[in-house]
Amino acid sequence: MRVSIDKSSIKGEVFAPSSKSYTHRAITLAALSKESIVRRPLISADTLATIRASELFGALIERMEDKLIIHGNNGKPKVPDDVINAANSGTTLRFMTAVAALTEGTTVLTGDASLRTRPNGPLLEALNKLGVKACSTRGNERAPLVVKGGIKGQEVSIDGTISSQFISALLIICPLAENSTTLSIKGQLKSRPYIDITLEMLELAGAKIHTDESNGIRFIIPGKQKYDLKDYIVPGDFSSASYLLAAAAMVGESEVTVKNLFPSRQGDEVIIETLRQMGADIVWDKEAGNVTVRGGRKLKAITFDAGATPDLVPTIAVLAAVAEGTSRIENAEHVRYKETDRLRALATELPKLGVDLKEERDSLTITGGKLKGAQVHGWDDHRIVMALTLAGMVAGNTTIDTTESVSISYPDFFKDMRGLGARIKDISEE
Ligand SMILES: O=C(O)C1=C[C@@H](OP(=O)(O)O)[C@@H](O)[C@H](O)C1
Ligand SMILES: C=C(OP(=O)(O)O)C(=O)O
Repeated sequence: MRVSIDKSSIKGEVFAPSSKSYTHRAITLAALSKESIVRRPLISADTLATIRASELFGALIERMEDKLIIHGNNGKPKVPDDVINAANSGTTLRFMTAVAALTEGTTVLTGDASLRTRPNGPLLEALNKLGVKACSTRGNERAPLVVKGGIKGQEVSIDGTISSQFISALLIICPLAENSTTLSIKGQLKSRPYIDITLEMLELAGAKIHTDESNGIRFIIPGKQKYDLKDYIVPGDFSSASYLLAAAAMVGESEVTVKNLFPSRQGDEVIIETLRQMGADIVWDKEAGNVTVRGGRKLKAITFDAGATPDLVPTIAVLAAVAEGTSRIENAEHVRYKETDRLRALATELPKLGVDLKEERDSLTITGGKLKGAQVHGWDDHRIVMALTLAGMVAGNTTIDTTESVSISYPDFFKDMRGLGARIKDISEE
């Protein structure tokens, strides 16, 4: 799909879509419990991949209006009778590779062309130390992966510099192993808030995990536990909301309230403080869960450390592109291991819109200025497409391709933006 975008201001109220990260965890843990309800799940291409995988591991999932009723496998996933296809979802691939370690047989996992380029080495290595046989069919740590179950708890360490999903994946399965596990993190841990989300969800499901941060980070995980997620309501997604909030801040005459944004452990909440630091007029009513942004103020450059919040990088990059002065997005090397190498994607597309940008291994330096309309490529990456849409709303006269990729995390993105008055047209047929 291709869209054209004209200069647009946006006005009105919109309900933030449900959190992708919480939805993945809720489904995965419910599938490992007996009977649970997951209310307000995000239904998107990525979470559908987690639903399908959980079904292959023996859960029965009833999809009703705004809730899932999940009859789980009670911690004993069955050997899947088909290949697990995680499609475009890194979270699904990493979580399900770990779940496969709990089965008494062999599982094959794969994904689309993008997912098959993404690294899994630290997870495979840790699983092998835990008594599982896990490898890439190509011997290069990329999917397709083959996992032969048989996890035994023990001491294991894992690299934290590439993806927190490896650690979340092990935290999800180790409580169900026969013996206790001690999991230590090596290197500077990235994307920490996602581990906190995992720990929060595990605690809700009744798991006991002790975190020891006295000398590095260590998780002490007793084995032989059981999960019971019971009845869980998924909160709103701050990463998805970041596009709405940033759009309102970037274009004058805008006034938008995004609802369903209550405080949670999502690191991407920091988008609110970042917009404030950049000079935006933004108010968060935490009790009501409403964030209101009024456009029209000149934004100022910032330095943004992306270590904990990689998914905000495309949003911050387009904000920097219109801000006064030179911004730096630092500590961002892990952003290269997503659906695309997002630093490369931004460094390729933003200059087409007239942006002055310098790319280094782990940073982007962006000097804000006037944007000009252009034909840009969305890289089949939902976050690149959504971020470029905001730039298009400022520049006008812009087209973006591969826009169907918004279905990964925010299927109603264009509908919501149009509902707020954005001038976006589907030109796939033209
Ligand atoms: O666990 C999660 O839900 C996620 C963790 C992050 O990945 P990394 O830990 O690989 O940075 C994030 O980028 C991704 O969108 C969702
Ligand atoms: C990187 C992302 O997700 P995943 O790792 O699950 O593919 C994302 O949503 O930006």
